[in-house]
Amino acid sequence: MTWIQELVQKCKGVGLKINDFFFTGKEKEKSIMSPPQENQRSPLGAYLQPIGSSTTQEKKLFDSKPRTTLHDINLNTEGSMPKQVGFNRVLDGLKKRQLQHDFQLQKAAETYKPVQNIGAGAFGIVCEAVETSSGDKVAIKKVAHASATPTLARRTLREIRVLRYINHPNIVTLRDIFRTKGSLGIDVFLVMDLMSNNLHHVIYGNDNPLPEFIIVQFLEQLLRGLEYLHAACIAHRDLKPSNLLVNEDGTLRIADFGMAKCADNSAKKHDDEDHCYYMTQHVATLPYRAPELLFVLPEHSTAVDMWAVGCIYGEMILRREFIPGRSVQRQIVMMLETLGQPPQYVIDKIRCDRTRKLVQDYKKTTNSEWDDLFHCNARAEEQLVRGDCDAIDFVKQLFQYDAEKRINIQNALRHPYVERMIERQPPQAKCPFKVKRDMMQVEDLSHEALIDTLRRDVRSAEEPYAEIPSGDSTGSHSSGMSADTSGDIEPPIASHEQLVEDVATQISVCEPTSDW
Ligand SMILES: Nc1ncnc2c1ncn2[C@@H]1O[C@H](COP(=O)(O)OP(=O)(O)OP(=O)(O)O)[C@@H](O)[C@H]1O
Repeated sequence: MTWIQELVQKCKGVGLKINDFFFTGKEKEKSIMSPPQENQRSPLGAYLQPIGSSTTQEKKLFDSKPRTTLHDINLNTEGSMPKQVGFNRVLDGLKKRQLQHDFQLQKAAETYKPVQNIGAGAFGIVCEAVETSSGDKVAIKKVAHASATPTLARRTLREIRVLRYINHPNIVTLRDIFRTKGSLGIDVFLVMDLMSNNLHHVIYGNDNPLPEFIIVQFLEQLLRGLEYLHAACIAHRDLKPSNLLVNEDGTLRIADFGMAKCADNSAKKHDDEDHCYYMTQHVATLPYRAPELLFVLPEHSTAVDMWAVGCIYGEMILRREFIPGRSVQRQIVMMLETLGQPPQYVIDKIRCDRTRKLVQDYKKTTNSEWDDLFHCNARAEEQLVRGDCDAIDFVKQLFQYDAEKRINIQNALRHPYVERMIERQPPQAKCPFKVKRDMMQVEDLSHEALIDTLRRDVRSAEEPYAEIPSGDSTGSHSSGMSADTSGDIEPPIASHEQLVEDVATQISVCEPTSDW
């Protein structure tokens, strides 16, 4: 009998369904009405269950701890996606009108029919759509005003250039790209395979914490996706649960590559202090931000992703953010409270006097052990890290203050904890070199060059869709890439100064720098 059959039998015996791990009926209803808000931080502990809240039924189920694949499971991940629930006709009508307004696809409308809005981030809005020729459900991410500022243009190009040649089971699949003429320059649309939810909603969609075998499966897929990217020196730099998309069968795919960067150490270093300050302050959402970014240290690389892996792993276990700061200063303080002071040589490298003083003067009041840091009341006796030397060593190595000492992806996959929990896999195919080359080109382009490149890389949807030639100037395979042979010269784009103000509000949503 396979583990899944065993588990299903156990579930039947205690009157639970496998989907109960993810959404109880009441919670599901609740989450449809008001999906968990990524940006709304509850007070610490608000996510925790009272001690002993696990029922005997659940305990029995957790006892089984199967450790094979997730792929036979039908995860109920639909519950918390924002949906048109039909309780209010007027609201439905408004939603439809908003969808039509947001997704004016011009000639591409013959190919894709938008169905409903399903997500929004600081830079993009995402809708579910149907590809008319195949009937496939797809997700379309619209990056509005993609050419308006260098930041937006670079973000969009990074995302396109990482994803266009990549084909990996744990990285979101880009099917097509096109652009339209928007009110502020170019709007870019990325067509991806539709996923049913993201990890944030899966973690918070149920009152119960995720069982260990599910956590391990998600961790494995995250590490595999990163192994592929890091081997090409590509750092994601914005890993967080809402950027990890999840399907009912338990597949996890890394998404949102707007901050991704080729972190090749041989690549040109930006020594300019202002540049460093700017870059480090705009990378990674606060609770997942590595110390080298918080301390504005001169270099950062793929190690920032490994720190985020630790934070995500902790969040899956604890059902709350591991270090939930809401401002840069608070994040530093909470990090010190959680993990203690960094070694003196790390403190000495901090160039900002105010930050160095804050870190230097910090006096730890409590002495938390790793066991305590990963203690989740709602798990009762089922603590995942407590007493497990391998697990403790694994998290310890992910949370190394010194980025150079932090465990890298190869060693993480070879770590005794991971080896024990995850089946060894044959080496995976390499990320094509051209991805790395394309990424590096984007970093040094001026605003004008970024706009030109966007026009060259992404075809216009103002021409009949089928007649646009495939292949970009560098011989791309993707149908969305095109040399701009259509000759359509767009009207001059508004000046940078004019546009910065318009997009500033949008950008500031995820760049909380003013407080520090
Ligand atoms: N392929 C997809 N299938 C299903 N949902 C998706 C897909 N891509 C994105 N989403 C949803 O849309 C949300 C926003 O997408 P995304 O994170 O790419 O936008 P963003 O503006 O770049 O976000 P951020 O604020 O993190 O920078 C995601 O959290 C996810 O819930």
